[in-house]
Amino acid sequence: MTARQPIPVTVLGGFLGAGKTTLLNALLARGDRRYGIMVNDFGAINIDAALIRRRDTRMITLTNGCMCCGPAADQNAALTALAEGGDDGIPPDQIVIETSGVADPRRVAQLAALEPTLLIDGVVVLADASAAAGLLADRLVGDTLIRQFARADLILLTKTDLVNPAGLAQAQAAIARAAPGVAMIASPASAASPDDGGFGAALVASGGLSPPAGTAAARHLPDDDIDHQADARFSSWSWASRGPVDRGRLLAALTALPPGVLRVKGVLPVAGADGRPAATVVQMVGRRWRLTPLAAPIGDTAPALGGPPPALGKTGRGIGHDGQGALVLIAATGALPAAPDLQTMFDAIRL
Ligand SMILES: Nc1nc2c(ncn2[C@@H]2O[C@H](COP(=O)(O)OP(=O)(O)OP(=O)(O)O)[C@@H](O)[C@H]2O)c(=O)[nH]1
Repeated sequence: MTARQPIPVTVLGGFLGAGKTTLLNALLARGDRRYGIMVNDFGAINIDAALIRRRDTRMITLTNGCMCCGPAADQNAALTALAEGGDDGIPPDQIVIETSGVADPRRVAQLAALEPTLLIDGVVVLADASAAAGLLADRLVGDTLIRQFARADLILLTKTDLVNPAGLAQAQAAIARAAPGVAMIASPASAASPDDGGFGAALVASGGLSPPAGTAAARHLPDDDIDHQADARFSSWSWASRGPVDRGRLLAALTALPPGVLRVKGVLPVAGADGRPAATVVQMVGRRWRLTPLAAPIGDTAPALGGPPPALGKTGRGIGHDGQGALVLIAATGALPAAPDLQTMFDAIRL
């Protein structure tokens, strides 16, 4: 019997809302490899599990807290299970770990590297070109971004469609100062499309997910550079809709949130003018929000609606099914409004 080859593992990091799930969906849409996916959301409900448009792809979710602050054993047991393959016992060609936006992706890679069945391919950190310079300079969150960038093998600039050339240059300069010597590539603005994953597809096609050879092994930074505090530095609040919500009231609530709320995401049954609820993805990164219909898993034609709704759990299963909806807010600790106030605010958007 020949020993199995170790499975390559790519760690996909980047601050809250940088575009990790969008890129992952673009990767899955190519359908050329058998991926094993691990996702870690910071909030108590794993919204990403509902947003990753997978089919025939094995996915494991780790919820409630940041992977890099949690026990190595939990993470590695889940990764080992992924590497062993699903019910058919066929191992994936590649594992991609989407870390939470507040995690230190290098730490996640270092833990995974302890497993002999895994081979760390690289730590790819996404940077939102429209927000990176401001976030790097932010008193509360700057350190988190600096650590993510400085410990990356490759930095991919996303959302280049949202900036002009001067804005792009400013973002690149700020990131280069934070992460001297780390390779950085920007997606072509013309290919950036959050809807069809065009941006991600362009990056993937240009080989952008493969860090320059040798960099992964070279970047073993000292342990005291590890962020063990991400869980303490950020706070989240989650809300279950338990029924449809009104679109106008939802938008009013989102825009009334204080600027300290860095990220809102979820899937809610949103009723528009005709009063009929439709499963809707709610995205807010900084002040920029989007509401889009919940897409079917890649390769499926039927919408991800209908059928008996599975229980809404921490894993994100069931979100988007009839009447089941959830929203997660994330802010630097201290910047999140009080939970009772948020509860009142969002309870008022129910139909
Ligand atoms: N304009 C534009 N929007 C993008 C691009 N990439 C992602 N987005 C949007 O940015 C928002 C956040 O994208 P996600 O892929 O969910 O970001 P994420 O990094 O997975 O978010 P977290 O897991 O919460 O940290 C969504 O509304 C996306 O549609 C891009 O290249 N251009």
